[in-house]
Formats: sequence, C-alpha cells, structure tokens
Amino acid sequence: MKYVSTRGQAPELTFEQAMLTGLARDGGLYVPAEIPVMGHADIAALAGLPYEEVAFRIMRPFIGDTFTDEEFQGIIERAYAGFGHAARAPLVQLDQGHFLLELFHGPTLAFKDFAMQMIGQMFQAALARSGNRVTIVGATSGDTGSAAIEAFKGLEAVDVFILYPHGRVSEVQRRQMTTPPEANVHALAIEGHFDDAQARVKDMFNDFEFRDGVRLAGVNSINWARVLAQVVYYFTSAVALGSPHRKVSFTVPTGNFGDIFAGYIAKRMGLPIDRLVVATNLNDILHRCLTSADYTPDGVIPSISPSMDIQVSSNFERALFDAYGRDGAAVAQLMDELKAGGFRVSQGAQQALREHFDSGRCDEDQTRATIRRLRATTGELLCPHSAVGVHVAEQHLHRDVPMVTLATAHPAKFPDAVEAASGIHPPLPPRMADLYDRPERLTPVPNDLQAIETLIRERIAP
Ligand SMILES: Cc1ncc(COP(=O)(O)O)c(C=O)c1O
Ligand SMILES: N[C@@H](CCOP(=O)(O)O)C(=O)O
Repeated sequence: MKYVSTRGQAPELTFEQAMLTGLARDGGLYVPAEIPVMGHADIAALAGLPYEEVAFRIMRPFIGDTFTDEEFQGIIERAYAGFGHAARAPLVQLDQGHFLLELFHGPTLAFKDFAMQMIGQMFQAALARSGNRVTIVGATSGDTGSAAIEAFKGLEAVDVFILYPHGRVSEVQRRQMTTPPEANVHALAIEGHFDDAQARVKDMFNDFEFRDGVRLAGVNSINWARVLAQVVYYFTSAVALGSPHRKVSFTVPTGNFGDIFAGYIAKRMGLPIDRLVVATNLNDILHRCLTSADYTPDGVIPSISPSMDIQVSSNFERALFDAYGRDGAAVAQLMDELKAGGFRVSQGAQQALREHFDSGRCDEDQTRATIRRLRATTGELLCPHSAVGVHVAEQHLHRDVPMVTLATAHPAKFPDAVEAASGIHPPLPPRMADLYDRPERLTPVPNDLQAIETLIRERIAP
C-alpha cells in the first residue's frame, strides 16, 4: 500500500513513513494510492465481532508490512483497553430510525481517543524499532490536544507540543492539557484562534530546516493514521444496524473534516452508506461551500461548540483531491487561492462532492434547544457538538434508511454550556474528579512562527 500527496509533488510513502511524516513535503496531505474494497460477505462477517477484531480487519489492508499481524493485534488491544465501555462505541436509539453513536468513552472523553490511542501505540512500536526520537507538534481547538497528551505523555522517545487558542477552549479541555506533570508534555496557549494554531503547525512542517532539525511529527488529522482509525466505528455501527444488507446514513459534527472523511473512506471501502451529512455550527464554511461552491473563510466565530470553531478545514483538501479526479495540480492551485482569500469549487467537483455529502447548520439557540429537548425526550445528555449533529440529522431523516449521528464528546467536557441549556451539571467521571485541584502548567506564546520554533528548540535541547 502506497500513499500519495493531495498536491502531487511529494514522494510516495509507505504507511509507516506517512504516519511518521505527517504533512507531505509539498504541503499536501497523504492519502492511500488505492482504497481497498471489502466484499459483501466480508462486511457481513463483521457482525457480532468485538470492536478490536473489526478494527484489525478494517485497518490491516492499509498498513502494509509496518507491523506483523501479532504486533498489530497487540497495538489494537492496548489502544482500547482503557475505554470505559465494553462496546467501545455503543449505539443508542434516539427515535424511530435515528441512532446516536457514543464516541466519548475513551480516556479523554472525546472521539479523538479512538485514533490517538492507536497512534500512540503505533508510534511507540515504530520508534522503539528505529531508536529515533520525534517532536510532535499539534494544533487543537480542545480535544485533539488532550487526547494527544494522554496518548504520548511520559514516552521517552517523544516530546509533545500542543498549541491551543488561548481562552477559547473549555476549562475541562484546558485542564486536561495543562495538568499532566510529565516533562515531555508542553501546552502552549497561542494568541489567536484554532485556524492560527493549525496554520503555524503547517508552517513548521513547511520550514524544512526546522522540520528536519527537530524530527517533526504530526498527530492532527493531517496524519493519515488518524483518519484510518476513525473508519472502524462507521463499520461497527452500520453492521449493528443491518449493513451490508441495509443502507445507513451518518451525520457528523464537523470542523476539520477528518471524522466525516473517515466515513467517506468507509463508503469507498464498500460499506453501503447512503448519505454523509456534514453538520456545522455558526462556523458554517463547509455547509456554504457544499451548497454554493464558495469557500471563503470570513473569520472564526466563538460558539458553545468550540471544538468546531474552524474556518480552514484541513481535511476538506482530501475530499477535493478525489472530487477533482485526483489532480494534485488542481488542488495545489485551490490551496494557493485559499491563502489569497478563498476559492470556488468547479461545477464538476461540487457535483462529485454532493454525490456523497449533504450538509446543514445549527445556530446557538438551536444547539441549546436540542440539548434541552433530547434530555427531556430521551434522557440523553448531549455535548454541544453532538447537539449540532442531532439538530442537523433531524433535517435529513429518511423513512427507509437509519440515520446515525456521531456523539463526539462527553457533556462533562462542556459543563457550563450543557448546564445553561439543560439545567443539569454533568459530572466528570470519578477518575477525573480531582481535575480542578491539579496544578496547571502552560506557556503563553504569540502567534509568531519564529517565537514558537525558538521555544520548541530550547525545550528539546539536551
Ligand atoms: C467534540 C468534537 N466534535 C466534532 C469535531 C469535528 O471533527 P472534525 O474536525 O474531524 O471534523 C471536533 C474536532 O475535531 C470535536 O472535538
Ligand atoms: N476539533 C479539533 C481540531 C483539530 O482537529 P484534528 O482532527 O485535525 O486534530 C480539536 O479538538 O482539536
């Protein structure tokens, strides 16, 4: 299995190289050269299997000879051992034909744990074999950062630097990043919003002297391995609802387009997914683009679903690559236009996107009303991101096709917003009950590439 860049100018890599490389050297994102397709019988055979076994069968064709079967099984077992639910990703029925996929039973209470725990294990195994050290740099609007710190804290061969937008993550998210005492963890509070943090991370990858000097690695969803691990729960949930004998649709609270892109990969692999519905908050650039073809960021608006306060949606580039017939030059051109302000998707590419994706938007009042109503009617207490998903899903229900909405975070990560909407203060699980008492450690940084690179160099100096 080879991986190619969405901008067509970087060398093809193996899975292991793509995982450790992060961003391609031409600024693009790695994707598999070909998507392996699973037959009807192979998908049917997933019914009733433990999550770990499904994960093995789905991911195995993508990893080539990076790990033996035995090593890979061990990695998967260790990755999911710390999850607080035997099913790992349980399905709950909300209404006739509408289901919620709870993805918040991992160690940091968000869907990011599904991929980050896997990546942590895979990095450890690969680095132990090579004897190399890496410097991980990540951008977060709250959840990627805490999941990455949880997965990499205390590892000998890794320093992990997480840039989060100062004052724009929830207190629980911030404390999850700033309270781990391990010396290899560095929480950096950047002046600006998530798009600034993500842009600086990409700048660091595009500064080859810095990148090679510190052996930079990335754990944002620019890393293909992140997307791959998220493909698995589309299969477990669809099969539980009758696939491959029956079609299923998904609604995904979306920001950086990584999670929904994993659903698209599941569909390309043969899972009979009918619609993939992009659910956005006020930062609705993806909804606007899918409906009007215009992709022009117009400033991030802070919302009560802060993890989705994103206007430059990194993985949309992967979807555009396919929509433009895998024409790297066309994607590179669009990304240049984006740097200059924005771009328009061609008619053909928009049509190609709309073959798979629908979209919708949920404002702040609708988010609060959905949290309140779902608590009253189903007993389910939603986080604001999941509420955005449920609201949009409700506009896309079809009688004959079950809809699965992804519940991407635990309500206790956003207690103030949830309490304001529902009157209920969601408690943290007992293992985190002292989160508010633990000392915090963070470094404020300006939105300035040189300053951030200097700080990282100083911190990792022997
Ligand atoms: C809780 C939550 N929901 C939804 C999203 C959006 O996911 P994606 O960025 O993969 O579109 C995020 C951030 O990524 C998140 O943290
Ligand atoms: N919402 C994310 C933003 C980063 O997304 P990623 O999937 O590219 O890591 C977060 O919580 O940090």
